[in-house]
Amino acid sequence: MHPIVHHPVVTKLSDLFDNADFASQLASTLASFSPHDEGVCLRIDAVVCASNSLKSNIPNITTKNDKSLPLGWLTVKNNRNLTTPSHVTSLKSPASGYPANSQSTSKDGCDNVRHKTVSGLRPSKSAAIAVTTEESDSDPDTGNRLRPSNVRIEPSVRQFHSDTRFPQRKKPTKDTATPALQPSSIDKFIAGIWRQVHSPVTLSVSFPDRRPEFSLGTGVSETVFRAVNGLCKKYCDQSRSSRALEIIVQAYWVECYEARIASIRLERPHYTNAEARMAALKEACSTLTWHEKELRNRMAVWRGYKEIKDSGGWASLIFAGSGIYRICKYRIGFDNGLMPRLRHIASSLEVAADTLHPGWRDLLRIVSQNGPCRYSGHPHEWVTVDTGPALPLGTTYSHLVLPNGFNYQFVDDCVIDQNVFGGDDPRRELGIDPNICQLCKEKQTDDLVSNHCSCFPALFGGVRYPPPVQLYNTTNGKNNGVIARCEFDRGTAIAEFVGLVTRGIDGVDVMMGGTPERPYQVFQGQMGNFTRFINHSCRPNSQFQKFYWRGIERILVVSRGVAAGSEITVDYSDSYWRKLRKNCLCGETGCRFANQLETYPAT
Ligand SMILES: C[S@@+](CC[C@H](N)C(=O)[O-])C[C@H]1O[C@@H](n2cnc3c(N)ncnc32)[C@H](O)[C@@H]1O
Repeated sequence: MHPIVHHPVVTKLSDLFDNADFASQLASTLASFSPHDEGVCLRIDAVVCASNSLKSNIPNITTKNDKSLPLGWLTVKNNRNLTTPSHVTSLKSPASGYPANSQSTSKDGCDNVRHKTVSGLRPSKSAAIAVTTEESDSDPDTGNRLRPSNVRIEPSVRQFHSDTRFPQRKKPTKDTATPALQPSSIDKFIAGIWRQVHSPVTLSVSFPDRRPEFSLGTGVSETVFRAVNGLCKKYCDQSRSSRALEIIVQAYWVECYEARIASIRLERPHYTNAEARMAALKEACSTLTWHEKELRNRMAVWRGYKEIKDSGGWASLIFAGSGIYRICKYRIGFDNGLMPRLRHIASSLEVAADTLHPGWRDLLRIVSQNGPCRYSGHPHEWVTVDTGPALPLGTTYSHLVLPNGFNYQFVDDCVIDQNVFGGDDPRRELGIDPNICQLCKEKQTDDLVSNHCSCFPALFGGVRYPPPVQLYNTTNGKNNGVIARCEFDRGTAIAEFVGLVTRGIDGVDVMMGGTPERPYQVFQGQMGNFTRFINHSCRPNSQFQKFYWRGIERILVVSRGVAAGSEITVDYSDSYWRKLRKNCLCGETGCRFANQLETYPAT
């Protein structure tokens, strides 16, 4: 087949005019020529005609000026290389432009055409298939020009090209046939990585002086693994602290930004508010080295941080965790009660933060907002109140006439009354194997690694956290109660009933334990834990339950399904209420002791 048939220009032309038959028609026309015939050339002309003649598809087009405009030509040299004229202006001169044998085409008007100054096809405004450029293109293999310099055919297939024109944004069309595919989360994630890599962020690290010797190849000893775990914890803590600092600064930035706008308006009174905002934004961008759009995007999230801080206090911001970014980015719940709820828990949150994380306010030094710790001591030495700051526990019993005031010592484990039991623990059950759980029959040990009993891991044989509960003022005549700050799933332990393990106490609240042969009491009059403040309900969400841990009887408060934010309640039992001269205030429809005083009037 003649090489012209495969010339890129031929391919482009057939693509350009969507004429797949062009190459085959050309091939059959060229069949009579020898492939190595140097005299063969393909001349490409253009004819101007009326558009209606095209629409009507009339084969013999009548034009106003039926002259063809020569565009260029292709020929074969040395049986190998395809060539085009070096420049379209060569078409002006028959001697320098067309090959000798093309002169023979003069009878169809070519002679005249050659004398015209034509620089190529004019770009069609409607189809925009060809555009004028400053540069000329060449065959990448041969270096020969493929077409006149100031005409560039829009690439149809794999072509590298650059454009010096400012890219116009595509106007959205309503009748787009196929909807555009949105980038996937993975695409966005990867694009995010690329953006980060190309951002002006400054990363720096400082390593600890002594690092564990990593030896994956030779095996990891317990010591090395412990060291790696320590390293992991250390840097988790550090990155959480850094993240908290970042959020603090960003929330504070919003306050400074607003204050700066006010200052700019004072400095430049002729500025409108919008101009002052713009000026402050530019000042920020110049230091942050961010584009204005980037800062605006971030600012939207930072405003969310500030709003959360304004409602829930700095503690709500610092202990919010990484989910806060998403909450603020999409303003989840901002118009749906988030802020009132944060306002509601603000002081309770501060109690927990101050008592469980006494150093948390140090982080606020970064923006000079650190104040003194408001709530010190044990977390349950404070009674939280819906309407204001928490109260010291003792003050909530001022209505009782107590000679020495209200004194309660918080302890984590039962204290054995040695005056009664000497060195014995009356809770020890002698007839059972202390190493086997009576419930699950698995091995029980205080060593987390070798313990297999997972009946109540929050209390025994697992990692222990401070229970997410607080004392609160019930405001309905029960005085204090215990509120769950997080959900407790049904069957999970909330706490052990802890107090003085003794015997022979009468007339006050005690928990009975042991057996009829070996009884004991747990008395919470002077010491114990928060279970001392759990109120009764005739429809309780928790219950007392006995459990043996390592052969010792424990009395647990186990959840029947406690929702976050609800009061933890147990059933004190009929025998308890028979001795209490008070009406039950649980408010349940089936309350058994609501009219107790009328039934058993005080004697
Ligand atoms: C172990 S204390 C519970 C904590 C107590 N509310 C407080 O402020 O110290 C038990 C006492 O709380 C009160 N109480 C508990 N549940 C109650 C209820 N459902 N109705 C009325 N009083 C209740 C009773 O006075 C009861 O004797």
